[in-house]
Amino acid sequence: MSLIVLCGYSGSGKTTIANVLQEKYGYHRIITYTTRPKREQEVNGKDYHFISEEEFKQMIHQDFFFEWTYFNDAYYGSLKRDYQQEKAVVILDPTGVKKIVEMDPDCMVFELCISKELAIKRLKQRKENIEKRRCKDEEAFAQLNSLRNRIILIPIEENDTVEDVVKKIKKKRIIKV
Ligand SMILES: Nc1nc2c(ncn2[C@@H]2O[C@H](COP(=O)(O)OP(=O)(O)O)[C@@H](O)[C@H]2O)c(=O)[nH]1
Ligand SMILES: Nc1ncnc2c1ncn2[C@@H]1O[C@H](COP(=O)(O)OP(=O)(O)O)[C@@H](O)[C@H]1O
Repeated sequence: MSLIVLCGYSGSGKTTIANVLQEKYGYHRIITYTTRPKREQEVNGKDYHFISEEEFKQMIHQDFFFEWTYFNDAYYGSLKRDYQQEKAVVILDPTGVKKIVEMDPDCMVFELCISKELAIKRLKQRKENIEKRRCKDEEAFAQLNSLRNRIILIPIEENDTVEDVVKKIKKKRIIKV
C-alpha cells in the first residue's frame, strides 16, 4: 500500500495539501475522528468525523482505532479499517506518526515546516489561541527527534502556492529516503 502521512504545526497546510492529493492526484483521504469542536468552515465527514467524547471512548472500547491520541484538550483517532486503501493520505500528530512508522515501514512521512510568523498570519481568522497551540506543537514534535531520518521535511515559504508545496512533495518522493 502507498501511504502518505502528513504532519506539521497548526497552519502548516496539512489539510489543504491532503485535499489536493485527494482531488487532483487520486489519493483516498483517510478522514480521522475527533472530539474537538468543529471550526466554522469545516465539514463533518470531510475534514473530520466530529464525535462526542462519549462516542470516542466507546470506539476505543470497541477497539476500532488503529491509533488515537489526546492532544490540546481533544481526542483524535484513525480507524484500523481505513488503512486498507491502496493509495491513501492521512494527517497525524507525532504520536500517530510514531505508531504508523512502526507498523508500515514503507509509508512516507512528510513534515510541513512553517515559521511561527507565517503560521500566525495564515491562522488569523481562526478563533483559537495560536500561541498556546504552537507551544503544544513544539512539545509534541520534540518526540519525533529520534525519527528524524525517517521524516521528510518540506519547508513552507511565504510565497509557495499549494501546487508549489505538492511539487516539493513529489520531488522528494522520487528519492525514497
Ligand atoms: N494521532 C492522530 N493525530 C491526529 C489525527 N487526526 C488529526 N491529528 C492531529 O491532531 C492535531 C490537531 O489537529 P487539528 O485540531 O485539526 O489542528 P490543525 O493542525 O490546526 O489542523 C494535528 O497535529 C493533527 O495532525 C488522528 O487520527 N490521529
Ligand atoms: N500555500 C498556501 N498559500 C496560502 N495559504 C495557504 C496555503 N496553504 C494553506 N493555506 C491557508 O492556510 C490556512 C491553514 O491551512 P490548513 O491546510 O488548514 O493547515 P493545517 O491543516 O496544517 O492547520 C488555511 O486558511 C489555508 O487556506
